[in-house]
Amino acid sequence: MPSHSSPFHRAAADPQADTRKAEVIARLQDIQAPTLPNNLVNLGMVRNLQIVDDYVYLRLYVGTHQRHLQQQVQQTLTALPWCKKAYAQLCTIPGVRTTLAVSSGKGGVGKSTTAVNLAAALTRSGAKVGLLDADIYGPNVPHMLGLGQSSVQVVETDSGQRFLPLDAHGIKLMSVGLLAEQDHPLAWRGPVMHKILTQFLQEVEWGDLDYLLIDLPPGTGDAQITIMQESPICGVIMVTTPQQVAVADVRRSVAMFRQVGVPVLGLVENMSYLLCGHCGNPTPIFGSGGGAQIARDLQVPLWGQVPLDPRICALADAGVPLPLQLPDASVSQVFAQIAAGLNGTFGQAAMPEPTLAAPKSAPPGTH
Ligand SMILES: Nc1ncnc2c1ncn2[C@@H]1O[C@H](COP(=O)(O)OP(=O)(O)OP(=O)(O)O)[C@@H](O)[C@H]1O
Repeated sequence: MPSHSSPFHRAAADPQADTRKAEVIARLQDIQAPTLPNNLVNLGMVRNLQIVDDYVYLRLYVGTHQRHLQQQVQQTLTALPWCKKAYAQLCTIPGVRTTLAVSSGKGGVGKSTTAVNLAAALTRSGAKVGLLDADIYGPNVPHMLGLGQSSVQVVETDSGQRFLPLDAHGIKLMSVGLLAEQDHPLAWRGPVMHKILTQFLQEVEWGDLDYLLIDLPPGTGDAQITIMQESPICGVIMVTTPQQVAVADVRRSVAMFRQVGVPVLGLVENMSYLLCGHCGNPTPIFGSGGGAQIARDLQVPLWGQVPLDPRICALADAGVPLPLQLPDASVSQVFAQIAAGLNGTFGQAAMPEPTLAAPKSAPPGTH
């Protein structure tokens, strides 16, 4: 893990600096995030904290409706007896209230499927949703939403040129795949990849969104760290399969997120079981217990168990998310429950009453 990934930059051993840093963190822990049941530090909103002489510098990653926190943070820290001035650099995606990442320890477990189905379930619940497909290794979300052949438009705005997201079934979409030629591998080198991902995070004209879901590449590489560091992600949703061998990969990913200071909000176990067409009993094709074990070990709530359903593949090929086409299917019910839990936690304004009960382990905002 590169040293720059730490949320709280570590200088050489200096007892006074360490004491001051602890004081700053303690003050910030007293500031509660509006709409979320936790403080700014635990929610990963404070990063790159540095204390130079009697000055405090930090980055504040917030939703667009939380901009007032900048002043609150600066005032709180400037009140420390030794602090001459505190500078909180505001990092936000214009128009976006809540940014969440969807991640997995390894490829092929259904991360993009989860991102697309959750985006659809949130849209059905009345939320305005954007989906950023940042999976540079396999950007297949446009195809899953029926936009495989589309091209990205650039518009002139007051703040310069911006990418215009596409619209699919009411979900706003931007994907690294839309920049690539068909059948052409995305073999971007480090600096180019960093620039493209940063552009995608900062230069898309999303408009007003309740949620921006970011479909991360699988694993724990440079791309993931770039996205986590450059965006106001307030939590990660981890996707896994029930296989015990997936546990180690998930553990590594969760450790990375915690190291960059972003909380893992919950776990979705995908391909949990197949409902027998004859007797209706669940059959655990890919083993069982993996999700529950990771949830226990890492103290992350298990939000849902998504069954294997061949209609997921068929509808992904047809470009329609299952919750929009078949809202009563059990897969759709799982995503509707997760969406209801997220709406309850993130307190979206003007949200209609959820039609389904909240999941047993509702997203707590943080662990
Ligand atoms: N619950 C499910 N039932 C049936 N098929 C599924 C289910 N979840 C995912 N799939 C299928 O499994 C394949 C892999 O899913 P997906 O592309 O979402 O995985 P991924 O983790 O995003 O992969 P990668 O990291 O390689 O992009 C797809 O063909 C998808 O349609």
